[in-house]
Amino acid sequence: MVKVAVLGAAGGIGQPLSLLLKGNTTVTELALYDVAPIVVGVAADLSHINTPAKVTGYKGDDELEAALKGAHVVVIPAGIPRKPGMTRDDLFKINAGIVKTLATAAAKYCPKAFLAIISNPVNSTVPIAAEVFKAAGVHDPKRIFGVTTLDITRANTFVSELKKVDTSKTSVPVIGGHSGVTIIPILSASGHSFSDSEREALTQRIQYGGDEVVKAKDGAGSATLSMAYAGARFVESLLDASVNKKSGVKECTYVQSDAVKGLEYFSTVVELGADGASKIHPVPTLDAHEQKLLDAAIPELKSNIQKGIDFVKGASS
Ligand SMILES: NC(=O)C1=CN([C@@H]2O[C@H](COP(=O)(O)OP(=O)(O)OC[C@H]3O[C@@H](n4cnc5c(N)ncnc54)[C@H](O)[C@@H]3O)[C@@H](O)[C@H]2O)C=CC1
Ligand SMILES: O=C([O-])CC(=O)C(=O)O
Repeated sequence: MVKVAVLGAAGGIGQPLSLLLKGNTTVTELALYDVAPIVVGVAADLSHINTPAKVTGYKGDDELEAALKGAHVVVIPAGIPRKPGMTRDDLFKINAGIVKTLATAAAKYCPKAFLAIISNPVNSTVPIAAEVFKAAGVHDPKRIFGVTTLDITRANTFVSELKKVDTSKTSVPVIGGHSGVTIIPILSASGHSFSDSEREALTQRIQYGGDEVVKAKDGAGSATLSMAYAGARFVESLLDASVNKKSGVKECTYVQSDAVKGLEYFSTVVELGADGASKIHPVPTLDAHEQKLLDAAIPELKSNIQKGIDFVKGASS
């Protein structure tokens, strides 16, 4: 049985993500959970699609245990999205508590599941989940992931557009975290060369791709469809590595890492295996521009990480 639970499944990301996961033939059970009762209808709707996954809907706290029991992967897009003028960190006040609650339940009901955290601010929500798992005595750092795949999706799209090449042949690693200056595109590893102004513009667009969508949606939310695509790809990679035993499956993802001294969490290329993160690659060779980006990201990431840890340890709220 390969059960995937989506927590926040009735939302802007949750619905299209669940649709894409229903199309993943490795999944045998898709458990959709939300505090919004419409999740039951979303599950009924998706259950009519003739793919193998059996879809079940769970609403409210009382049904969270059933949603999580036996899950192999738990994807978490629960939480509020940004409006124009907000940073991802502005979401902390509400989303930190949501992620803490959901992680507490996951630690209790499916401690061995892979956790794929989408809820922002990812730089802080991943440390929150990890601290919850530590407190419950079930922490395995190889199994907790911050989903940064959308940054890579965007980088590949923007570089392919600029260089007029096939998107499927473009691969740009994006390391660091998932907000503004902490998003570090490694354009030097893309196989293309860029003028200074191209590099500046691309870096800015990749770092603030989320803001581009927030602005365009004008108060009605942030990226949902591209995030659903990116989230489905990340889950597919997790399942390919852990269930289908494919080798060489790699994703950039935000995990507990030794890649950068003084930062407990960081995203680099991570190889995925049967038990989760099997190998965390070091920070790749950086050019001078990328080194500056990394230098600028470190203090911000450090403070975002500490904020998440303190939230669980009771030093702040
Ligand atoms: N990691 C990434 O790259 C990205 C992350 N995001 C983040 O994903 C999150 C969700 O975004 P949207 O789907 O657009 O928001 P949304 O508001 O459309 O959906 C959120 C869903 O979460 C549910 N929810 C709230 N509290 C819950 C709880 N305790 N348990 C279960 N469900 C709960 C809501 O009922 C709602 O259905 C936001 O925090 C957003 O910033 C968005 C885009 C990209
Ligand atoms: O920008 C936001 O708030 C949502 C997000 O994380 C993204 O689109 O990368």
